[in-house]
Amino acid sequence: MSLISVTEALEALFALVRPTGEEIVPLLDASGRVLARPVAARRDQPPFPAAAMDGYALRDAELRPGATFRVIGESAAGHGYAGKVGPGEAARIFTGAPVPGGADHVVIQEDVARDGDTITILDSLGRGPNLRPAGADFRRGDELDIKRLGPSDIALLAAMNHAELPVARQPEVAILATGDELVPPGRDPGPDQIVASNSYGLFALCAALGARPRLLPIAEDDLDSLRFAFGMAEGADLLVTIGGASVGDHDLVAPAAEGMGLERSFWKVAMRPGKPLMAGRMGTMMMLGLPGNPVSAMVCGHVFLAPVLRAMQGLPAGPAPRRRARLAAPLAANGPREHYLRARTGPDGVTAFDKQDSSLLSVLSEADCLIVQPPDDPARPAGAEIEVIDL
Ligand SMILES: Nc1nc2c(c(=O)[nH]1)N[C@H]1C(S)=C(S)[C@@H](COP(=O)(O)OP(=O)(O)OC[C@H]3O[C@@H](n4cnc5c(N)ncnc54)[C@H](O)[C@@H]3O)O[C@H]1N2
Ligand code: MOO
Repeated sequence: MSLISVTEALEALFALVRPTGEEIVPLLDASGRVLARPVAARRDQPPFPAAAMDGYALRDAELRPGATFRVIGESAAGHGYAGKVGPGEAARIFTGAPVPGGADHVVIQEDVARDGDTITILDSLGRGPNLRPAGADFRRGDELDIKRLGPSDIALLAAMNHAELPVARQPEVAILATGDELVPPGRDPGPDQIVASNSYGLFALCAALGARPRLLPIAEDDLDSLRFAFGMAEGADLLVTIGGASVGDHDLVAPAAEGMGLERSFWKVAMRPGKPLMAGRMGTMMMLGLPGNPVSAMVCGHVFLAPVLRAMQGLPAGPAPRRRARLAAPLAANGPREHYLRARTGPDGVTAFDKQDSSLLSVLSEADCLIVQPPDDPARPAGAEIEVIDL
């Protein structure tokens, strides 16, 4: 079977994605979620011209050092002054308060001498006008577009007067580690056993991407155990299997899944690590079969799973964001598979780690980015521009 490119694999994956649809959640539960559709402001902000400083509201045309004004009232935040400011008049005003009609300038109180109801403008007079026009932040009807909501967006949507928001339902991801050799962390592994790791890393990745991951019990390398585990995944939007994806006698994920109705879209991608990636649909679920090597699974998580989860939540279908960077050390020529090298950023650019074996999680943990080296790329000297995916 010929290997498809990473780009082809991503396109095939996006074709398998079904968006999760929307649900309404309270504003305080919306951080980290993806807005399901554009949301419009329900009001202008500020709804009135507002003082930006504590001081006196008056007419800009009358303002000069030495000028005097009679203080006729007070405008505080939440309690505006109903009257108008006429010639020679000023209103005491505080930050956030409505600027009374007639006034178009707020003099800060440090630039004023007050004596009873009279103020005199001092020579220190600054520029002003120290007020915020109505609608300076946003107008009723202005829209916040579909995006993953962060704390700043929550503040904005609160100001727009939304107590609830339409967000994409969180994709439910069933994560299945497979292999007789695996035990969960915290147990005593037998002499031939190791501790399952990438399933936990992928759980964390899914959670960070706004999904709802669920870890299934580790499946053994036999068809019955795998079928039982697939049954437990029922109801999930996405089943992610780990391991058993290669060509060995005990790599049974594909036969087990096909026995349960997997319509396979592809198997094997021209990338390193991550070659034995497979994907398809099993009934209502999408299925992504990741290679077992810990780093291969995590790299596939960043390169494939993350874009899939974004697309499921209604974000644009596209590859993991890349940025251009400079090599701080030379990079050896690549073979025929796109290479994702663990690398670290320093003052002179990025350096790939010497050790790139796909079992080395310690190197992945030390890395802050993956250098993406195209297939058959020649050797590159230090200083050359390359592309990286930030981790
Ligand atoms: N003859 C060939 N052998 C292999 C090929 C090949 O093309 N021809 N491909 C290699 C590549 S590339 C990879 S990647 C691996 C992937 O194999 P599997 O997906 O079948 O993974 P396993 O054999 O089940 O496991 C590989 C390795 O990873 C460990 N593992 C598995 N799951 C976990 C887990 N959840 N946590 C931690 N470690 C895990 C497992 O113990 C093995 O050491 O195949 C190559 N072989
Ligand atoms: O593709 Mo494997 O993932 O090279 O280690």
